[in-house]
Amino acid sequence: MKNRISKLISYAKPFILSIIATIILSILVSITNAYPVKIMKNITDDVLIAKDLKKLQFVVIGIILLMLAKGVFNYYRIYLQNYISGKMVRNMRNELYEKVIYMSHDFFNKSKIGDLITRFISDLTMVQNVVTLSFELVVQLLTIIILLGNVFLLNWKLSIICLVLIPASSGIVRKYSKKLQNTGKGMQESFSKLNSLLQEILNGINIIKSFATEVYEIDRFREKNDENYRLTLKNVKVNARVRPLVEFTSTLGVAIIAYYGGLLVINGEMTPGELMSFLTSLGLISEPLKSVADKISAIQTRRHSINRVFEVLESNEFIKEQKHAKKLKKVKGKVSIKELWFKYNEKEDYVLKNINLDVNPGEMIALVGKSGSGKTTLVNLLPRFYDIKKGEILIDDVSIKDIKIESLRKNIGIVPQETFLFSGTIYDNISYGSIHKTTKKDIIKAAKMANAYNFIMEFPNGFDTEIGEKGVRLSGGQKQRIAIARALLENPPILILDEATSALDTESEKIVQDALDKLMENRTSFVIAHRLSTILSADKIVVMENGEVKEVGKKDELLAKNGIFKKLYDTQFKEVKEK
Ligand SMILES: Nc1ncnc2c1ncn2[C@@H]1O[C@H](COP(=O)(O)OP(=O)(O)OP(=O)(O)O)[C@@H](O)[C@H]1O
Repeated sequence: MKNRISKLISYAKPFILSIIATIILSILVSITNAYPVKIMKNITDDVLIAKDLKKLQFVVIGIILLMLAKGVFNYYRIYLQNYISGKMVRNMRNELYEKVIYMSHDFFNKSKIGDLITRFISDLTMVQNVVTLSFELVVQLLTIIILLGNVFLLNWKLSIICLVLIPASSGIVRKYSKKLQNTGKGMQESFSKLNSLLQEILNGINIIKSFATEVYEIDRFREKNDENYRLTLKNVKVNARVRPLVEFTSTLGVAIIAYYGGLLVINGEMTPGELMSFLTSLGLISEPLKSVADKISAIQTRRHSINRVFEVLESNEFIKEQKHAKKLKKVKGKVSIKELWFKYNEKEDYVLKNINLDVNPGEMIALVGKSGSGKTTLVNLLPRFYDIKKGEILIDDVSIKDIKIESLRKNIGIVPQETFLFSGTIYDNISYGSIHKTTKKDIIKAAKMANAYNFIMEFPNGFDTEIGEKGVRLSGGQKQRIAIARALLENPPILILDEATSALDTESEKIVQDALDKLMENRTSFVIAHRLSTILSADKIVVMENGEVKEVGKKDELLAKNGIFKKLYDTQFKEVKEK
């Protein structure tokens, strides 16, 4: 944790001048906070007891001016401390975003989206609070130091008594701050769980409705919401105990001092003004003392958020790029897979076992096999979404590990099973992979080739139609055609089509398949296929089973073998063929 606090402090380095200015202003505010006690002695001894009207006027004007100055100092101090904390957190949020966007698929498989969003929004806001609270703590501590200095100057014997009482109350604070840290952690985690559950439920709302599991989901939500309520209340309870305890100890202290101080005045060892000043100092000290307790407990509650933010900032789950990695130039599209082994987790079995495959430029490869046989895993290794454990993949005889990741991925186009479209216009979405490199003419041409032009032009705003949450909703087939236009525009020499038509009805499938055929022309294509016609026209059919390539060849060769493909063909594709 200490390490993380020092890391948090390192984010403050760029604002060192503002920090110095804030500390100077904090000292000035603390002096103005404590100054009334100095005046108190004069008012009592030199004004009230001496009955001096002139001095009274002078003192009153002085107090007014002091309060004015305090207001000005405080304004700039509060502004500056929020400027620093705001900028620090803005920088951290940007860094977090840059980190997350480059994270590997492994990281996203393990993370929950809701939990990640909580780290971005609520945890970082908590971190900002910690910074602001720390500045506030400085003012309060400085005020305490100045007031303590004053009491020592007035009477050291009385001051020693204070020194016994102050650690007593801070001991209580320390005891509770540990407790607060734990309850704060529990509260933050339960918020995060609630957030994740909400995300999951809202994303899966269609499934919930189709299975009519609303009641089950309501129960699940209530359980988590109750837990959140309990933990929040627990935190409030611990928090609420700190304040009265500190208040009680400080009031008890003042009573003891007042009695002993009264004796000193009666014995002539102190003037009444000095005692008044002493007691006022103590009265004023109790407020910053309570405030320090509050601020420390607030910081403790938020410490867990610092951890959660740094957990992501410190994680290194990237696909590592070699120092000597090069950009690909004019790719022909030859792909060679050599003795490739892969598993997702160290402890589990290999998902792909000793895969060997040679693909010539422009060839179309159809990957077939039962669900879970490893087709998607294999194609995901081409753009290095995951790293190969043993063996290698070469593009135009260069190992993909020696290619710059951006260059590798720009040369591989992907049309997934279901396309994700970003909010924005149709133009924006088609040009997504080639922003700044395309003209409207190119976009229209790509849309025409992707059989998307006609449906786009049916919208009143054509290519400027907004899609996504605030705009029109596209059908599955329309989305796929946008994805195909996107891929056409990117013009990659290698293509991956992961069952790109599987979620579509027959009518839509035909139009999309036609667009896909145009897209595949002159490109090396890996097609995870369930459609008979796709498979029939493939240059090579690769039959996978339990992570192994069992058969490779053209349709007729494989049928003649009378092996796995023949069985698949007879069962899985027979029905389609008959249709
Ligand atoms: N992210 C992951 N983490 C761990 N295991 C995974 C992951 N993704 C897939 N697997 C496992 O790897 C194996 C191969 O899965 P893969 O998705 O590649 O098969 P597939 O042939 O594409 O299946 P389908 O046709 O159903 O999409 C399966 O046993 C699956 O459970």
